[in-house]
Order: sequence, then C-alpha cells, then structure tokens
Amino acid sequence: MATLDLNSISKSFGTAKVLHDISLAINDKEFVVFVGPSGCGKSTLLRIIAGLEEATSGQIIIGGEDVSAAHPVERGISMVFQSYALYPHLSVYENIAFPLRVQKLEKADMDARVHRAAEVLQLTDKLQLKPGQLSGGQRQRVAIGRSIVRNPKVFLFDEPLSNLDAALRGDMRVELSQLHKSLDATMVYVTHDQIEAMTMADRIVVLNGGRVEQFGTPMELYHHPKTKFVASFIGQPNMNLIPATVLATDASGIKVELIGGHQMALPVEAATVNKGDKVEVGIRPEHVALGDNGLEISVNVLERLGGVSITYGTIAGATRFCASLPGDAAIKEGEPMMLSVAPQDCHVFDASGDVLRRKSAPALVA
Ligand SMILES: Nc1ncnc2c1ncn2[C@@H]1O[C@H](COP(=O)(O)OP(=O)(O)OP(=O)(O)O)[C@@H](O)[C@H]1O
Repeated sequence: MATLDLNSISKSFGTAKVLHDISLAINDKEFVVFVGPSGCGKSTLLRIIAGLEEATSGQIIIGGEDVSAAHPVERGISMVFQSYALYPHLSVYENIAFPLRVQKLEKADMDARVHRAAEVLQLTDKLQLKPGQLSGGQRQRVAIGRSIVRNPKVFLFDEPLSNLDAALRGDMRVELSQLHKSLDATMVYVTHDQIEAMTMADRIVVLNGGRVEQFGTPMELYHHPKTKFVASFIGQPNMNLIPATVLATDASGIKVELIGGHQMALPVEAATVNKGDKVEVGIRPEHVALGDNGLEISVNVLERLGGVSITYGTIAGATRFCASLPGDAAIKEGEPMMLSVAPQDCHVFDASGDVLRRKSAPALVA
C-alpha cells in the first residue's frame, strides 16, 4: 500500500510563508496532479514530500509510516525532474542502471530490472546509445526508467514534459497515463499546464498562493468549481466572468442583471448575497449557443478551426467574452451576435470569489 498523507504542512523561507497548512489524503495507486500558477508552491510541496526540503511544520506519511524526518533515499519515493539530469558519457543502459549500481545490486537482478523498465518504456533498442543520440522525449523516458528500476512506493514528477515541444508533450501525456496503469503506482505530478492536469489526473489539487483552493476529480473542478480562481484556471478557453448586480433573491435562486442589461434568473443558493450586491456570472465559452434573446456580443476576432468557431469579443463594449460555437457558425467579424445560455450552466461568484452553491432542483425565480 502506498497511500500518501500530508498533515498540516506549512513552509516558510525566512519570513515568507509559502505553504499554508496543507492537508491531503492521496490514495494508493492514485495519479494526483498539483497545478497552479508560477510561485504558488507546487514544487516546494513536492520537494517536501521527496525530503529535498524540510517542512516548517506538519507531517508526511507514506504507506502509513511517518517519514517526516527520514532521509530522501529512505522514503521509498523516486523523483523525475524537468531537466532529465542524464549522464551524457553513459549509455542509456548505464543511466537507467545508475541507482541500482549505487545500491550495489547483484548484476543479474540489475539486468532484469533495467530490461523490464526499457521494455515498458520502449527503449529496448536504444540501450546502447548515449543520451546525445536520443530525442527529447526518449531522454525523458530514460529519466523515468531510472526512477522505475528502484521500485518506489510513490513516483514524483516535477514538470517532466515542459522541455518538450507541443506535439511530443501530447504523446508523452498518453505514455505517462499508460505507464501509470501498467505500474499500478501512486504518482504525484506537478505542472502549471491545466491540459496535462485534466487529461492525466485521477484527482487535481489546485494551489493558489500556497493554499489548496480545491482538491477533486477533473470533472468536479470543471463542473463544480468552488472559487472563481479554480473556475478560471480549469477549462480552455477560460471561463468568461461577467459583472452583474443582484436584483432579487428568494427561495428558488437569484435574479441578476448582467453588464449590458441582460437579466437572468439563476438557480443558486442566495444565503450569502443581498439585493444590490455585485457578483460575477461565470459562463464557459462552450456553454453558449446562437440565439435570439440573450447576451449581445460584438465579435472582434473570429477563429474558424473547422470543428469549432471561436470568437473573441466584448459585452457592452468592455467586458471580454469568448464563445466556442460548433462548426462553421453563421457569424462575422465586426458584427454583433446574440447568444443564449442555460441558467443551470452559469456559475455565480460573490465579491470574495466564492461560488454560490447551485440548487439541485432547477426551480427559478419569476
Ligand atoms: N529556496 C528558496 N528560498 C526562498 N524562497 C523560495 C525558495 N524556493 C522557493 N521559494 C519561494 O517559494 C514560493 C513557491 O515556489 P515554488 O517553486 O514552490 O513555486 P511553483 O508553484 O513550483 O512555481 P513554478 O511553476 O514557477 O516552478 C515562491 O514565492 C518562491 O520564490
């Protein structure tokens, strides 16, 4: 069993507190991704799990055992870095075997483990080559091979794909997901790329300013973001946020007027807002349709991608609005378009950025 529990982890560098009381329970064999903007503390948290950095307070529990004070090599973890950190003068075989030589493993056992890792990573015919003769993706696979042979309880990845070009990153995402399935291992993966997070994770931790904003499955974060920060971080293109004023509240929801004058009845809990309050209504670009009676958008730029038409424009001449419409939508750059959106697809955020919980029943105020 390789569960990983973080109990109230905090970290300060001098007077700067960069991690605030982080507690997470990661399941055995789970693929968890830490995501967030630059400087939010992702790498520091990963390095604390690895034992490369010491937490100011809190505990790291791996497989039920408190390893907070243990040396990195005693924690049963293995870390893959963004820079592959391969030895250029050693062959692929020797690079993968390196940690086993340090452990003074018997030759036959070492040979078997290196070949098994090479097979999983499709590097068998590259074992005699030097890193300089490999592509970026192949080098990263060698670095992963070096971590596989140690049979760690938990794999840690720190932005392992960010040195690769976009196409190769896409291929490696798929390979890493397959690797996770074939190794049946617990993996923690750091990235600032929300597409990597959405496609690979069983669950995602969204970090913001050293705090956990939300921990959930990709679809929980997409459909039920708890904060404006999560809502705008997850999903591509980003969620639109439209300033609005609360006109009325009652037991069935709230009625708002969006900037530009469009009024909507939205089925959300009204407990934390009052008439006259400013809120923001979040609408995903893919949750709109061309319609007669709705939001009026001036289209500034139109991108036709074949399968979808993406428009960038404004509401009321100021608030930016992006729409993603299926196929060759009947719209033109420089012209206004009317969009409709279903109330149940709207998210409402109060002035502090917290979401107003959606009501399960779709009853609306009149
Ligand atoms: N050794 C250090 N000494 C002082 N401050 C540090 C140190 N390491 C990190 N920090 C600070 O801690 C904060 C979090 O850094 P961290 O590298 O964990 O962020 P990150 O989310 O991984 O960012 P990025 O995506 O840019 O790598 C930053 O403000 C950073 O400046």
